[in-house]
Amino acid sequence: MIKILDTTLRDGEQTPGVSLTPSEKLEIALKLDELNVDIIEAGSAITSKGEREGIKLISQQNLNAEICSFVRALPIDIDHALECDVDSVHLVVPTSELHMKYKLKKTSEETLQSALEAVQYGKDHGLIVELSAEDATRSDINFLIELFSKGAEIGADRACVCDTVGILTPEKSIELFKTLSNSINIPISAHCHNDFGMATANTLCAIRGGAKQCHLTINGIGERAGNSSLEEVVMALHNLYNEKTKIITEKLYETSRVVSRLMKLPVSPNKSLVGDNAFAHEAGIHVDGLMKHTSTYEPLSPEEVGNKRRIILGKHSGKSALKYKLNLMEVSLNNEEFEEVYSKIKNLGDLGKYISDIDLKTVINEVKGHKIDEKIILNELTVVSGNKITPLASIKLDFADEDNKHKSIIETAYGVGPVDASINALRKALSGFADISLIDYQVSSIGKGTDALVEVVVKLRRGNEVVEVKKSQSDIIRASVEAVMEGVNLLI
Ligand SMILES: CC(=O)SCCNC(=O)CCNC(=O)[C@H](O)C(C)(C)COP(=O)(O)OP(=O)(O)OC[C@H]1O[C@@H](n2cnc3c(N)ncnc32)[C@H](O)[C@@H]1OP(=O)(O)O
Ligand SMILES: CC(=O)C(=O)O
Repeated sequence: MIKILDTTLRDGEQTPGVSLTPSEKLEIALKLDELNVDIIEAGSAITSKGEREGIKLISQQNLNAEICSFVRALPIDIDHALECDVDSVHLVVPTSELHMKYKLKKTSEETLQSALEAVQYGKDHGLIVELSAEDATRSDINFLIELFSKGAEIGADRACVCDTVGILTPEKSIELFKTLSNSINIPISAHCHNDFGMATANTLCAIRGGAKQCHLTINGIGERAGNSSLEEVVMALHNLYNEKTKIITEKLYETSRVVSRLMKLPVSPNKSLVGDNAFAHEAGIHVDGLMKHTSTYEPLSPEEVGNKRRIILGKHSGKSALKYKLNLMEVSLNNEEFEEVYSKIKNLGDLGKYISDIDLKTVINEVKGHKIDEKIILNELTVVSGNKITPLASIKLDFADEDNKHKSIIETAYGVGPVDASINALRKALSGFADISLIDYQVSSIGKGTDALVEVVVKLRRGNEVVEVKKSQSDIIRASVEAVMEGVNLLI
């Protein structure tokens, strides 16, 4: 069983520009515990008062996971970690000539001495100590063996090899971890960075070489190009290397999204396993294969990581994809209608358009000669904005109630700008209708000049259904509100 130390809350939070409040740290820690990671590196207690509050809050929860703080080889750092009631410390010691000479301004003997004193201090205070060599992959191997062996003699519980600037290669990783595993008698952990995009491969090779634990982050976030991604390493271990971890893989997608939301770091659509395109298919040949046997174009099922399969219509779609979508929508078309819808989809695709469910519904309605039913109508929209007023919008919507009687609803709202105020007023007015959330809003200008058209793209979700609507207008406020209204009318 390979042990997982999750460092999303320490190395992950070192992503430039990211800072979590104590309650946000706790929210992520709770998710990591549900995911069943073995160890949560909750932060670096020395960093700040807020950081200590966060780590302490996590320690107080009595989680299943061991709670750990990063510390330098300094008693003051260990004292701060103790203040937070952690179970363990990730005690980091720079071991390369470069780091010792220029950063610490110490000889290797002095560095070794202070490292061992810090290990002793941690053990004397009842902590589990993971003795970690920073910049280990540019360090003298004999020095690493001496540090880890002497550390183990005085009670260090685990050793960790950090590829601090991501210069390891898979071949070297196997060799390095083999040599170290044969020379020291405590479990070794791998902490890899992604500067050359090889963090996952290097971590897997470290495990092949004998590492028993690895440091990972959700979505691969972390310093610079990030750390080894938890979802990648864990799923490769389970599915490609026949190794086990305790991770409940079905919770990976939701954990990824909680981290993304709280750290304000979007997950790239093509991120392996947890990206929204990781199980999305547009090409006709692929979709046809999938419909016959999902393994033809999926190396594992999306449910294994809590993700889902998405069939996207576009220029590359074949008829199997269209049939699949029509089945989902419970729409039946005769042959002639089907061919016409298919041809219109291809034409839209050629225009560079992403074909959302709403576009497909519109095309179907066109072909069938149906008029789209607007259930809620935007009757009035008034917006006030300027340099001496908080932007304010009022909105009036008309609709028919259950007994088909005409009703209106009027709402007002403030916002940071006129668009925000309008959308806030619309949200308030719609809140009684259905649980619809605006999950994405993007705006771009088509052309130059103040009179240029703007294109607004909104994505709305109701339950499992997501619609994307584009609206082009020279008035950004109307484009925004009308796009949301169109999406809402399709979803209800
Ligand atoms: C590779 C990694 O991810 S390492 C982890 C990085 N994490 C962090 O840096 C956590 C956030 N850091 C901080 O809040 C601050 O840097 C603090 C509170 C830790 C220290 O702040 P300051 O005392 O102002 O020091 P500053 O950040 O300027 O410099 C770091 C000091 O730590 C020393 N140091 C660095 N690593 C170690 C170590 N492992 N053991 C002992 N000392 C160390 C440096 O030599 C330097 O000491 P100096 O000031 O005597 O030259
Ligand atoms: C300790 C650590 O985070 C590193 O060396 O990358």
